[in-house]
Amino acid sequence: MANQHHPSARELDDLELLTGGAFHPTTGFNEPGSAVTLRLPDEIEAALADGEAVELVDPEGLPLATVTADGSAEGRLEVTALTHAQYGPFRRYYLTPAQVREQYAGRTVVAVTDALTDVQVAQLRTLGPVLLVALVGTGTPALSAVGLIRATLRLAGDLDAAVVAVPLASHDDPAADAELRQRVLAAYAGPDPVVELATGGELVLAVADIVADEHPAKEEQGLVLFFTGLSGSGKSTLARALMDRILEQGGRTLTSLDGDVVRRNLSAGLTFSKEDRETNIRRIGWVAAEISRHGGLAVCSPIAPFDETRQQVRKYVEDAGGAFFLVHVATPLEECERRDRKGLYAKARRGEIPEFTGISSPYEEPQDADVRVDTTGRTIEDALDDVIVALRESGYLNLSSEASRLASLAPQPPRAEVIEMRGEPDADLEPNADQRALSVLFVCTANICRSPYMELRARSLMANASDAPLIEFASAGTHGFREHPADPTMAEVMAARGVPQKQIDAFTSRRLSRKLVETADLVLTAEGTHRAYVLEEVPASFRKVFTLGQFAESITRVDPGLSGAQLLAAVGHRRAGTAPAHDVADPYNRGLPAAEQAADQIDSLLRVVLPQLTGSERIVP
Ligand SMILES: Nc1ncnc2c1ncn2[C@@H]1O[C@H](COP(=O)(O)OS(=O)(=O)O)[C@@H](OP(=O)(O)O)[C@H]1O
Ligand SMILES: Nc1ncnc2c1ncn2[C@@H]1O[C@H](COP(=O)(O)OP(=O)(O)O)[C@@H](O)[C@H]1O
Repeated sequence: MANQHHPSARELDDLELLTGGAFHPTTGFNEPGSAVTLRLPDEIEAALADGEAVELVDPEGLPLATVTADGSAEGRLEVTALTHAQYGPFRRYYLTPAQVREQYAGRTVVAVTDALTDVQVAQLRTLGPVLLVALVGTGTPALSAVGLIRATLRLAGDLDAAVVAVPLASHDDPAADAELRQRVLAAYAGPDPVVELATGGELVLAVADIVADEHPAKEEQGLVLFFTGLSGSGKSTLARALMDRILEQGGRTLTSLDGDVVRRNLSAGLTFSKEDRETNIRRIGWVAAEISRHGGLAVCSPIAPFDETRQQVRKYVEDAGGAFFLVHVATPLEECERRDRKGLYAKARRGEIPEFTGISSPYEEPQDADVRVDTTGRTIEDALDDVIVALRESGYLNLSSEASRLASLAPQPPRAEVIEMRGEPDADLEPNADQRALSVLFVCTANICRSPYMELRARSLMANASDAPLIEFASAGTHGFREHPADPTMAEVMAARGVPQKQIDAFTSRRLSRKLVETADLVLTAEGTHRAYVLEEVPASFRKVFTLGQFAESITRVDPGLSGAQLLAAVGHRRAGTAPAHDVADPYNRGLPAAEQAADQIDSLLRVVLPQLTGSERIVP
C-alpha cells in the first residue's frame, strides 16, 4: 500500500487505546481540543485530503489501523483497527476495557505507575479483590513498562489482585493527561469503584531487585563517551589514551567507534555532504546507544559537526537508559591546521577536498559539552587528565589518577581485610601461618535473608570445630539495598539456632561486586539465577561458583579424602549440573514457616559441605 506511516511511540500507545475503546467517547485522532493527536508528513496529509486511506504501521511494518479524514474543517481522523499488536513482553496482559469487564467485573480498580510501597500494599490488602491497572504508556511510569508489569505481578501474587497493562502515554500536558487518565480508568472500571493509592511509604523489598536493575548506580550505568572536534584536534588520540586507561583498570566492556574506522566499515560509501555526515553520526549514535542499553561503554570520536545530530545521539542514548558524556576537543583551527597530520588541510586549502570541516564546511561548537579540552601546547597526558577529572566528578567513571594507578598495578600486599571468624584457635592447632584461610562467599538477591543466614550460621557452626582450619565466610546480594540489617524473621531463626545476637545485630547487607567474586575461593549461591548472575559478571569464575545445593552434590563425586583448596580444585572440574531442586527458595516476606524451611534446607546442605571442606567431623548443625 502506498500510503503508510510509522507513528511515534506515543501515537502508537494512543492508537491502541483509541481502537480498544479506552478513550471513550473519543474514537479518532485530532478531535478538536483533544491531546490525542497524530502528526503526519505533508505528503500523507495531502493523500488524506484527496480522500485516500493511510495505513498506520508498527515499527516492524505490521499495519495496525487505517486512518481517513472525515472531511471536517478540524481535520479529525477516523481510525479503523486492522489488527492488535501481537508481540512484546507481557502482551497477554494488555486487555481492552471490554475484555476486562468480561474477566474481572466486581474488582476495585487501582492504577499503578511505580513500584509499590509498603504503605500501598497495606492499603491494597484492605480493598478486597482488586484489579491493578499498570499504566505503562510511553513516558508515564517511573519504571519501564516491562519492569512495572513484572513488579506489579510479583506483588499481585501475594494479594487478591489481577493485573492488566494499559499503555496510557504522557502527552506533556498535565491537565489533559489527568483527564485522559480518569477517562481510561472509568472505561476499565465500568460500574466498579476506582481507588487511588496513598502516596509515600518505603519501596517493598520484594521488588527491590527490579527497581535496582532499572536504576543502576551511575558507575554501573551504560555510558557513551562522545568526543567531538575538528579534524586533527586530538579526538582519536585522547579517546585512545582514555580507552587504554579504562582497559588497564578493568571491570568494563569497551567498544570503540572511531570516526575514521567507522567510515571504513559501518559508514563505508558515505560522503562528507551534510546529509551523509548526519547519517554517519546517527549510525554511530544508534550503535553506541545499544551498547549503553546493556551497560557497556562506547567511546566515539567522529567530528560530528552539527549540534542537532549530536542532540539526536544524546537522545538515543538516554532513551536506551545510558548516560551521554560529551567531550569537546576544542583545539582551534589554526593549531589543527598547523599539525595537519594527514596533509588534508593543505589539500582543502588548495580546493582539492570539497566541504572540509573548518575550511569549507561548518563546525558548530557545542554548548552542552561536559568538558572542553584545548590540546594546544599540552601533553596528551595533561589534556587527558581534564577528561578524567570531569568524568570522575560526573560519577559515571572513576579512573584513578596516574599516581594511584601505578600503585594499583604494583604487587598487592596480602589482603588486610580479615572477616571475623570462629573463636580463638586451640594453641596446639595453630594453623600454619603460610596457609591462607579459604574464603567462601554466599550470594542471594538482597543479602538480607538467605545469604546472611548462610554466612552467620556457617561461622557459628565452625566455632564448634576447633580442629578445623580457618575459613572466612562472607555474603553479598546481586541486587537490593546496601547496608540493610538482616530480615527480622530470618534473624529470629538464626538466633534460635545459636547464632550469637551480637553478630546478627552487627550484620549489614552489601551488593555483590566483581572484586568480592574475584577474591573469594568459593562462591555459593542460593539459586541458579544468582549463579548465572555471578557468571555473567565474572565469567572467569566458572570453576568456583556453585549453588549451595549443586556444590553439596558435586563434592560427593570427588575423593572423600580431599578437603580445602584441593577439594575446590577437584570439584571445579567435576561439577554437577545446577537443578531447580538445588535452589533455596526465597522466604522473604513469607512468614516464619518459610524462613524455618529455608533454614532447614540450608542447614542440611551445610551439614554436607562444611565437614568435607574443612576435613572436620565436629561440625554438626
Ligand atoms: N571533507 C572532509 N571533512 C572532514 N573530514 C574529512 C573530509 N574528508 C575526509 N575527511 C577525513 O574523515 C575524517 C572525519 O570523518 P568523520 O566521520 O569523523 O566526520 S563526520 O563526523 O561525519 O563529519 C577526518 O578524520 P579525523 O582527522 O580523524 O577527524 C578526516 O581525516
Ligand atoms: N595534547 C594533545 N592531545 C591530543 N593530541 C595531541 C596533543 N598534542 C599534540 N597532539 C597531536 O595532535 C594530533 C591529533 O590527531 P588525532 O588524534 O588523529 O585527531 P582527530 O582524531 O581529532 O582528527 C596527533 O598527531 C597528536 O599527537
